[in-house]
Amino acid sequence: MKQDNKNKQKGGRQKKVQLFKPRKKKTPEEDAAIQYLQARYDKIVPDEIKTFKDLPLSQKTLKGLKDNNFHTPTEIQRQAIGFALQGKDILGAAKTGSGKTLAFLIPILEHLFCKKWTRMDGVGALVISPTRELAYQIYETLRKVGGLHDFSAGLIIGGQNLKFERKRMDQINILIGTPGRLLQHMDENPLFDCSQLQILVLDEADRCLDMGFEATMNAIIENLPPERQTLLFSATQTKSVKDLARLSLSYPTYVAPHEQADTVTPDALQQSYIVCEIDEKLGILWSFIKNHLKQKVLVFMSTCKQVKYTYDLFCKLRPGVSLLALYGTLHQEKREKIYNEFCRKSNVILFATDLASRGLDFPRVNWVIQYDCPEDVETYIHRAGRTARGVLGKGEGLLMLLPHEEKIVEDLTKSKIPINKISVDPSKVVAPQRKIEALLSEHTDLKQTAQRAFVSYVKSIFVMKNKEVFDIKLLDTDAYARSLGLIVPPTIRFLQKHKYNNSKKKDDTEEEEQEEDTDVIEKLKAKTNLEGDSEQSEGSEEESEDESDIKKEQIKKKDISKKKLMKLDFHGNDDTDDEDFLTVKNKVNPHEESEEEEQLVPLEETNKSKKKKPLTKAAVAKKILKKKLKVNTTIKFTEEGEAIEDEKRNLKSELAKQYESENVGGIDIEKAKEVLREEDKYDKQRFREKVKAKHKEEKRKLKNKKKEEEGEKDDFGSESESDGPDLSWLPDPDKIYGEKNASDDDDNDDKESSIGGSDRLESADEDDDGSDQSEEKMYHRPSKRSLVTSKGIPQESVAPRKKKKLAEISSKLSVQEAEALAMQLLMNK
Ligand SMILES: Nc1ncnc2c1ncn2[C@@H]1O[C@H](COP(=O)(O)OP(=O)(O)OP(=O)(O)O)[C@@H](O)[C@H]1O
Repeated sequence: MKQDNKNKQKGGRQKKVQLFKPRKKKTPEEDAAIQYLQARYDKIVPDEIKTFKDLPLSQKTLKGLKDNNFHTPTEIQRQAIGFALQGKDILGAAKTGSGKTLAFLIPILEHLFCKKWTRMDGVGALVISPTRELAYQIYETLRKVGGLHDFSAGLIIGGQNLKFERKRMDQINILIGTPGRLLQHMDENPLFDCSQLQILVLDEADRCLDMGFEATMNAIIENLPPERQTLLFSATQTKSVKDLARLSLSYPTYVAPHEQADTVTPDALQQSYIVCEIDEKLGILWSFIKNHLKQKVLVFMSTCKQVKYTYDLFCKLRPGVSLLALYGTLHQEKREKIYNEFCRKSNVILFATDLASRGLDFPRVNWVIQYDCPEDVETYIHRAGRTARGVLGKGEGLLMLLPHEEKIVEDLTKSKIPINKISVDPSKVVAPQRKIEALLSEHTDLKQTAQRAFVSYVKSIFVMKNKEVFDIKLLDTDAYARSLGLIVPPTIRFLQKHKYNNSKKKDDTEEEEQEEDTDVIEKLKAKTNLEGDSEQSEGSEEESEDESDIKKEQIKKKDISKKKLMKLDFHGNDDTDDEDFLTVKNKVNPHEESEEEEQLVPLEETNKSKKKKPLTKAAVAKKILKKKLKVNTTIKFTEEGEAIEDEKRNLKSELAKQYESENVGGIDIEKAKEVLREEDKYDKQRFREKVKAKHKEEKRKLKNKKKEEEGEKDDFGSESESDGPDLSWLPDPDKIYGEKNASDDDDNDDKESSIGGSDRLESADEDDDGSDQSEEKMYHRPSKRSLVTSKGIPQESVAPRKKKKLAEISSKLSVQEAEALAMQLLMNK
């Protein structure tokens, strides 16, 4: 429509544009129906509603519901839909799997229907979800239930074709998306117009409004018209006045049908927990899977890297059931494929991060295993809620806790979560420890994945806010590493630094130490966000949220840090972030080499330094040049700490030396090429010398061997059996080049020729003229033809057929070729 407007504006006939505005196509019957429905809105009594038909809903919506087997509204639907139809803002809280999606989709459809919304009216409703998968799921439900309406719906999530989305933006009536992508369209897409927006919905509202999305959400809200209806839904609803004020909600209707219930989790969800040592966890999980091969299981872990490792490892261990892994660093297409596969299959294990913990409605999940302790009660509720969903859903939840993490159970029970302690039957636990270690030694990439998983888990514990439950000091990292199959635990640099700082400040008061803790957490968090940014290669937003998941919600502390982090979260590609990144690095103690630690500088400090002087990449480069630091150089040291000179780096040519001394910075490509060509000559020569020396050494070894066989004493006697492979079966070089009487070794040589099976070896027997050859002579050998003809070998001793062949071969072979052939035979053997 906008495009049309533009064209017509060009012609200077703006008034006509107004005339051409498409007419509402509703018939008089429809008008009457709308009026009838609207008249009933104020008379809705939730308790009297038994089926959807009891609600004043359009025929299209009712048919859509019926076609999808939705007949009876759930409690939240019964209570919320009425208020929503009346146009009230809603703060909806209901248990997981209780049907909140329809509680906001039905009012959207009805509202637009009654407003006679058409495609040309633009975006009438906007639904925001914190993850792509959830947005996709809402979109699918809308398509099913609202399929009979004439509205168009659009899904805007990261990882999809931005151009494609961009072009269709002006035709969308109901828009469902993730915060980052929505903002991207708002900022960049001229076709995106929300000025007519009627309804804004935040699904998983508390997550959308938490600090991880704060900046993005504020920016989105700023772009929306203030006169609109706002609906917020979540199983763990926000009651923060600040959050509500941000959305301009002063008196929303609070709808919480389960508030008085005995439990906050679904009744059909059976929940239990076990306490085990950290090195037992993997074995228990493995055994659990082996004992539940005919079930659908969802396993939650703290970090992407843990998920990746466990998945890779278990795939190699072959448990006998389908395995899947879902985490944010995966490519969007893969994410979609895995999501759909898990929905479809019934005997399958899915390892996932908290990316899958909210809102996702996987059908018929039997078990939810929380392999790592959830960071808080809310996370527990959402994770556990992936099972026992809907009206008839049933399921079980198992929480795995380390002894010191058991404290979280108190919080859970206080929050009305019925959970029982159970124990594991040790006879049923089979830990494939040896196999894991063997696999890791066989597959270097798997070992590296294990190392990453180890570090990421330790980090995730370290950044947790609730120090009573997540105490890094109580974590047996060595045992954890061993359980992952790592015999040597990887270095945890950030912890080492933390310990070092603590020991330096041992006189400080406990309070100060606590502050130190907080600082490091902030630094780590900053790093986490920076990592998250780098993961946004698909040009999207919330995946950094999905992925730095555990960390972002926890630390809601200093305002400065907060604002900073927001920026890093969502505008990874803008200049400001780049600057932040570099500034952080710049503040590092010059003695610290680790990039990881470089980013762990307090953000407050970063701010100060940033104010002083913005640091650009060019400035860093200048600084390096000024210090005359040689970049990209490696210095190796002996055990005594002396530098080992790398002869490859020694410049030989005069030109190179001159270039080096003149070089003041920058690269003169042409000159550098010339220098390289010069240096190349020396390199080639060095290579030739090396090859020569190698051959010499091999020949010496052969000779020594021969001497040993003959019982002669070798004065130098340095060759032991372990020095090389058994070469005894090879032809004696002395014989080949003439040393002794051929007859001495006749038997032996016959045997050699039969193993080697070559005429050349036979001819070597015949070469033997009994003359004593010095080692030096060995390196300058006459051709085989001349050996046969001129060294006094009686011609009669050579059979005529062989003689001919011998003449042929010896004329063709050089000494090196003969050796090469011998080596090849050795290798074949
Ligand atoms: N009225 C209904 N009748 C039957 N099934 C329903 C009804 N409403 C929703 N469901 C089903 O219940 C399941 C859970 O619904 P939904 O995903 O909307 O829950 P939710 O409350 O949003 O959960 P979460 O808090 O985890 O996001 C879905 O499979 C949905 O199809």
